Parts: sequence; structure tokens; C-alpha cells
Amino acid sequence: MISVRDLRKHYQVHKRPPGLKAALRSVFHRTYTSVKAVDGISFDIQPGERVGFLGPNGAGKTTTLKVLSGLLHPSSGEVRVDGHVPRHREEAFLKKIMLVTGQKQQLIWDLPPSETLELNRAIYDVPTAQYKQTLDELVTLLDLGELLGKPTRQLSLGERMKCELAVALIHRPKVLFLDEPTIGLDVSMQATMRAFIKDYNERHGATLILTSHYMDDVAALCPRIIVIDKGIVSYDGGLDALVKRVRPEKRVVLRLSQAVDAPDLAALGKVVSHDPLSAVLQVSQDAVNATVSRVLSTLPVMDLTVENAPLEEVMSELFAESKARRQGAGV
Ligand SMILES: Nc1ncnc2c1ncn2[C@@H]1O[C@H](COP(=O)(O)OP(=O)(O)OP(=O)(O)O)[C@@H](O)[C@H]1O
Repeated sequence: MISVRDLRKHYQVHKRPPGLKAALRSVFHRTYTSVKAVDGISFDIQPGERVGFLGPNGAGKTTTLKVLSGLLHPSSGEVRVDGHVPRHREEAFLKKIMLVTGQKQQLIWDLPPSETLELNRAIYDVPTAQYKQTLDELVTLLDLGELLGKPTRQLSLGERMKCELAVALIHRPKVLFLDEPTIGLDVSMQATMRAFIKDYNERHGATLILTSHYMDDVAALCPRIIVIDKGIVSYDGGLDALVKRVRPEKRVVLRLSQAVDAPDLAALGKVVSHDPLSAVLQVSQDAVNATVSRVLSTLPVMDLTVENAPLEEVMSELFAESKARRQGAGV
């Protein structure tokens, strides 16, 4: 469905020297530097896959999504989305894809979302029966009810994002590029959006690439992740496999009925955190069973769960690894 081969996108940026004199001189003699936003990435995505596209700030994620949606021309490399070359922006291609960004909106500020939906129906030439059916589905799943009739400027951020998604999906795109779709939303609205996105993918077999700094989005939606750092792919594979590689240890999370002494906990595993009535121990995978039975027989446990390390920690460790590798290589 999506194939990317050795994609590069280098921006030419005007370098403004410090000082008034130098700045004036630069009006006539401009010097440019090249920012390697994407510097040779390759991957393939199959129809219906949900892929998380992760990386630290400035890694090149948005740039890649913009190239895939045909908004930016690549500096070099080959990109195909369902057989189309995105930069040609053929009508058939534009009808198949949608880029949704949490920071920019499609909705027209002074009009109710229903008007933007109508507009998109006309632009994308959606047959009336299909429009009605999709709209009904979106209204139910996203609980849009009265929101569609209110002027956009009166909607809360979460309400607006739900309407943004409805507008983005009214023509049932086969490929969705979601750039931080839950940014700024409260926890329950994030969960609503995630459930809806997963449902859309499963109902319509849509292919989905998602960038998000919220690891809960990634954990809930993306069995596969591609990690990009300084314009280069540093990991492409299963989320579980990544967690196992970077943080093979498990966490034993405890709720206690009475306080325990720190040395008693330390005797059972590495203590990650310890409040009077709760504690988290880190132990190797092989030691989980033995540790759990020792904990249960020696501590006043009210509740015990075994978990992986939080994904945030796994990712920051991965980013730190690739930073150290780059520094070692003098890049
Ligand atoms: N129009 C532009 N002109 C020049 N440089 C740009 C432009 N857009 C992005 N860049 C630079 O390219 C690099 C990659 O930016 P990009 O927005 O793709 O990163 P990102 O991974 O999406 O980051 P974030 O997580 O912060 O949104 C950054 O160094 C950024 O400053």
C-alpha cells in the first residue's frame, strides 16, 4: 500500500548572521544551510496496517507525512501510496488519503461543522447514499449529536477534534495519516479518539500511520512502530519486540496494606519507587515467578500486577541509545 525508498527531504534554510551590519549585508548576499529533515528512509506498509511513527522533536515525522500526502516534494527517493506518486496529487490519490493534524484545522471557524461536511461531500464527490450512511456512522460512533449544528468557534477542543475527524473521514479515505491527533485532549477524550480510530481501521480496512507523543495512543493502536531519529530509521518492527529488547525486565507493582521497610523490598528486587503503601520492583523476566511468590509470602500485599516498563521510558532509552551511537560515530 505504501512504499518508501531512500526518501530524503532537505530544506534550504537562510542563515541569518548575528548583528545588524551582517544582517543588512545578508539581504544582498544570502547564505543557506541545508537541514536534513529526512535523510534516507525506506519502509513498506501493507494495506490495513496500523503503524506508529515515533521520534523525538524534529526527527522528521511530520515532514515524512507531508511527503506521503503530496504536500511536499521529496529532495530524492521514491514514494508510492496505493500505486500513486503523491507529489503528482492526482484526483484519485487525493480521494484515497487524508492527513489529519491535531494542530491545524479543516473546519471553517464561523460555520457549523455540518457545512464543512457538506463542502467536503461536494469536493470529494461522495454519492448521497454513501454520504448519509457514513455520516450516520460517524455521528453515532463519535457521539456528534448537536455538535454538528453549532458554530465551530463555540466548540471545545475535544468537540472540535471529533468533528475534524468526521470531516476527514466523510469520503472514507483508504489511507489515514494522523499527526498528533490527540494533542491537548483530556484523558477520556484521548481514549474516545483512539477507540474510534481503531474502529474505523477495522471496519474499513484503512491503512493508518500515526505520530503521537502520547505513548498510550501508540500502545493502544499500533502493533508496529517505525522510530525515526535525525531523519533516519532507528527501529522498524513490533512494539512488543522493541519493549523486550530495550527493557527486558518486568515490573512488579504492589499495593500494600501496611508500610514495609526499604531493605525488605530491596531484598526482593530493584526498587523503582516506594511510597508508604505502594512500591514498584524491577526484576528480570526469569525471576518474575519466584519474586511474586516471595513477595506474596513475605509482604502485606493487597494488590499485585506484573507490567512492562512504561513505554515512555522505553522510548527515551531508545532515543538516548541512538544519540550515543551518533556521538560515538561523530555525526
Ligand atoms: N519548512 C521548513 N523549513 C526548514 N526547516 C524545516 C521546515 N520544516 C521542518 N524543518 C526542520 O526539519 C526537521 C524535521 O522537522 P519535522 O517537523 O518533520 O519533525 P517532527 O519529527 O515532526 O518533530 P515534532 O515531533 O517536533 O513535531 C526539524 O529540524 C525542523 O526544524
